[in-house]
Amino acid sequence: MTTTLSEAYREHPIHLRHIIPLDFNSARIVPDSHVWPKSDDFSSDHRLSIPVIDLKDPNAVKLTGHACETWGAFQVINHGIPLNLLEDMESEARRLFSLPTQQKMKALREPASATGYGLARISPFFPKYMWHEGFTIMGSPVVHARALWPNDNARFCDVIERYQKKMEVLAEQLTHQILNSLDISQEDLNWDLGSPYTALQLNSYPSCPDPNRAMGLAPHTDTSLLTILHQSAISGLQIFQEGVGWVSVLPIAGALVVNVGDLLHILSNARFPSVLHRAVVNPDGCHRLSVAYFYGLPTDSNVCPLPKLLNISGQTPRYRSVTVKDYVLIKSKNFEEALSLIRI
Ligand SMILES: C=C1C[C@]23C[C@H]1CC[C@H]2[C@@]12CCC[C@@](C)(C(=O)O1)[C@H]2[C@@H]3C(=O)O
Ligand SMILES: O=C(O)CCC(=O)C(=O)O
Ligand SMILES: [Fe+2]
Repeated sequence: MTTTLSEAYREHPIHLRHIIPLDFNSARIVPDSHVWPKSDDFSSDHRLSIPVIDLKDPNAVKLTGHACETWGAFQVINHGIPLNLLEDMESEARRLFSLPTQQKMKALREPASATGYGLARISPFFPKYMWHEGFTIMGSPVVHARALWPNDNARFCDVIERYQKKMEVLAEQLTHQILNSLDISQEDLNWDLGSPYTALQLNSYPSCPDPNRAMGLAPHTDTSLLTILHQSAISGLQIFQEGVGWVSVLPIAGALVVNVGDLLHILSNARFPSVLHRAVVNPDGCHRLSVAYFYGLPTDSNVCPLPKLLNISGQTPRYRSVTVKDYVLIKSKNFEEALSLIRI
């Protein structure tokens, strides 16, 4: 019996008050429940930026390895995802979030479910709510799409399915490329990437009446091997660099952002850091969208620092072995403590 990713998430239900987003369309002020402390301002150092890697560059393997090691994130161009598919995805996401609130509520995520419309899963770990609404898809989008558009869901489903297929190919290519940079080949792995776990998250950061006091998506690391993000032309993503602070990832037309997640952090014995990131709301009141594709190992596989890597580097393992499913549960319950809870 294999466990699906949605089943892995079912074991830790979330209270409805952490699922139902505010009705952003009618919000004229930022209610107290959504006001974040002023201590930290949302500007960032604009002199620094994450590397941009051309996947057709003959040095791409080395460059990706280096980017993962130093930044835990990079942007890719020449990635093979057709530009019109990225545009179609963005316009479908826009169409979804523009639906009236009562329509979106028909696809509301259930407390013990991982998919559908709602706030980010990490909401319960923060004292304030985020200026954000999301839509999570695992596998087929059909059931939720029918609830949203009883007679007109074919276009949405078609775009999602094409996007999932293309992203899976790219994610697999990037994973091999990143592991190759460590001299790890497919034969050195004891898992089968033929059945990875994947999830798609559409994010919406509505226009905000007081952007300096609201938070789009609070700081977090992703529970994935890697995440591929398509952001609209509106900036908002920031990554945290030790000793530097928050660095904005400015949108480049047609480029995709790739970031290291917790699973790659564990496999690489922390050589590739799972990067802390957040999304701020647009200071000019623009509505921002993003689409994140999470790619991970099969849910029942074991994840631990790669033995061959430990041999080559002479390091001792920093993390104990866990199944992906167990790690998902540890993260759902403990959020930012998750990695330290499996540290040796
Ligand atoms: C496969 C995933 C990855 C999830 C959970 C599940 C579906 C939704 C993803 C996100 C998307 C928004 C940020 C995040 C932190 C969240 O709250 O939900 C992500 C989380 C994770 O990376 O842990
Ligand atoms: O919207 C963004 O730029 C970030 C989204 C994100 O971090 C996520 O979905 O995990
Ligand atoms: Fe993220």
